[in-house]
Amino acid sequence: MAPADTATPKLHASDIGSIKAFADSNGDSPIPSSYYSIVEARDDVADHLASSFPVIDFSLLTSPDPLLHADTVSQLGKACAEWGFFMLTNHGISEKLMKEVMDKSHEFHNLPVEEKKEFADKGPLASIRHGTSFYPESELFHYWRDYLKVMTLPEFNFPHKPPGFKEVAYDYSSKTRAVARTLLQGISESLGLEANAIIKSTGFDSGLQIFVVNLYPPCPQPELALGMPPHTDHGLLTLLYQNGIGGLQVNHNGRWVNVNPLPNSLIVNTADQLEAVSNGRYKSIWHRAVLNNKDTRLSIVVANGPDLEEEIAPAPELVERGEGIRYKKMKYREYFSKVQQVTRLVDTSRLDKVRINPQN
Ligand SMILES: O=C(O)CCC(=O)C(=O)O
Ligand SMILES: [Fe+2]
Repeated sequence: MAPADTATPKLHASDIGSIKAFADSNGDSPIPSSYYSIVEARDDVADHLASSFPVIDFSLLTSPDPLLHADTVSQLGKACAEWGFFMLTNHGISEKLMKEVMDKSHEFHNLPVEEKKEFADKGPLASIRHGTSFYPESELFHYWRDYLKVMTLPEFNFPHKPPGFKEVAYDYSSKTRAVARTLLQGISESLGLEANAIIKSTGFDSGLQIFVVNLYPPCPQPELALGMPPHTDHGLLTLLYQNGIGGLQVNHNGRWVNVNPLPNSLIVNTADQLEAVSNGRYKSIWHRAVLNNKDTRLSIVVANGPDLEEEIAPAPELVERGEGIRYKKMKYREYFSKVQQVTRLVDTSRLDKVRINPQN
C-alpha cells in the first residue's frame, strides 16, 4: 500500500534549494509534508490587540523641543517595556529609496537559480548568504522562505547583481543604521542612562549590521506551513520593512498579534543584546512569519548589533538600581555563533545561554 503522504513527499529544503523556484513549478499542488509546521498552534491570533500596537514618531524623538523629545523618549520606553516592538513613522528615509531597495531586492530573488549559486550559504560568518528555510540541515520541518543575508557592517559587502542593487542597499543600510543609532540614544535615555551609554558599551559604532531580504512565495496551504518559526533576533535593534503584504506576527503576553504597518513605516524590535544590556527591562520578543496563498511577500530586515569583539553585559547603573545582575557577560561573537547552532527554536530561548536565572 502506498504511504499516506505520497501526494506530499518529504522533500528536503536543501534539495529544493529555493522555495520560490519550487513554488513556481508546484502551482496549486499540495505542499510537501516536510513543510508542515502545524505543531505550532495557529488559531490563537488576538486581533483585538493589533490596534494597541505602539507607534513612535521619529521626527518627535529628534525634535529640538525638549518637551516633545522627553515625551517621545517616555513613549519609546513604554513601547520597549510593554511590547518590545513598535511601528516607526516619519523616520526620514525617502519613499523613493525604500521603493528602490524593495524593487532591487525582488529582482535579486527573481534571478534564475543558476545566477544565485555563487551566493549559496556557507555558514553564519560568511558575508553573503543565499538560501532557503531557516536551518535546513538541522530543523525538524522546513519553512516557506528564501533569504539573502549580507553583512553590511563593520565592512560593506554586497552581491554585484542585479545592477544597481549594491548602491541602493548601501544607501539604505547607512540610513537605517543612523535611525537605529538615534533610537538607541532614546532607549538609553528611557532607561535613565546617558544618551550614548548603550552605543559606547556595545561598541555600536564598529558593530555588526546584517541586511536580510526574506521572500515568502504564495503557499497553496498557508494554514499548514510557516514562513519563519517563532524566534527572537540576536542583536540590539531590528528594523523591518515589508512590501505591503502582511505576515509578521508578534507574541504579546502569550498571544500572537498580526502586525499591520502603515506604508513606508518601519517595524522596530528590541533584540537579545538589548534585553541583556537593559538587564531584562526590555525583553527580546518572539515573532514569526505566516503565509498567504495569493501574494509574494518580501521583508527587508536590517539587524543592528554590537561590535563582535565587545563583551555585552547589563548596564551597571541598572544592576545597582534593580534586582541584581540577571545576565552573564558574553562576547557578542560567542553569542552570535552559539545561537546559529540552535536548531529547535520552538521551545528553547537563545537568551537562556546568558540568563543567570532562566526562569526570569
Ligand atoms: O518577515 C518577517 O516578517 C519576519 C522576518 C524576521 O523576523 C527576521 O528576518 O528575523
Ligand atoms: Fe526576526
